Amino acid sequence: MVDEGILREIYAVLEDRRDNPVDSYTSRLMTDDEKRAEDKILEKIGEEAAEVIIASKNNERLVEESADLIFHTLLLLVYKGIPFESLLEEFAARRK
Ligand SMILES: N=c1c2ncn([C@@H]3O[C@H](COP(=O)(O)OP(=O)(O)OP(=O)(O)O)[C@@H](O)[C@H]3O)c2ncn1[C@@H]1O[C@H](COP(=O)(O)O)[C@@H](O)[C@H]1O
Repeated sequence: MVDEGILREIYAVLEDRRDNPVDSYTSRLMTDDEKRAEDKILEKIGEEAAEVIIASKNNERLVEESADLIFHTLLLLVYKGIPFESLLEEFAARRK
């Protein structure tokens, strides 16, 4: 049984990839120096957002493409040094 704790786990892995870079997709994105890392991550978010729109319109791969978009958004937050708790607190503050 998977629960939402998986997102916190992934976040911690991404923080580790940022702080202790290894030869991996996310470390490469966060430590890129040819093109600024932030720009590359933002570009991925743009691509993934477009893929979510196409998936929704075609009624296929919506879960997969949404996961890609959420994943790259989490990657941006990690890259920017924002703690996972801040995201949770933001949602909690919006609760009605
Ligand atoms: N959840 C994910 C995850 N979701 C998506 N992706 C990657 O995001 C990319 C999505 O890009 P696209 O859909 O455009 O597919 P693509 O054409 O293969 O990608 P590009 O070559 O264009 O970058 C793919 O390379 C996926 O592998 C992810 N990569 C990693 N994770 C998690 O992040 C952790 C750290 O990852 P590594 O740094 O690779 O160890 C892993 O343990 C996983 O839990």
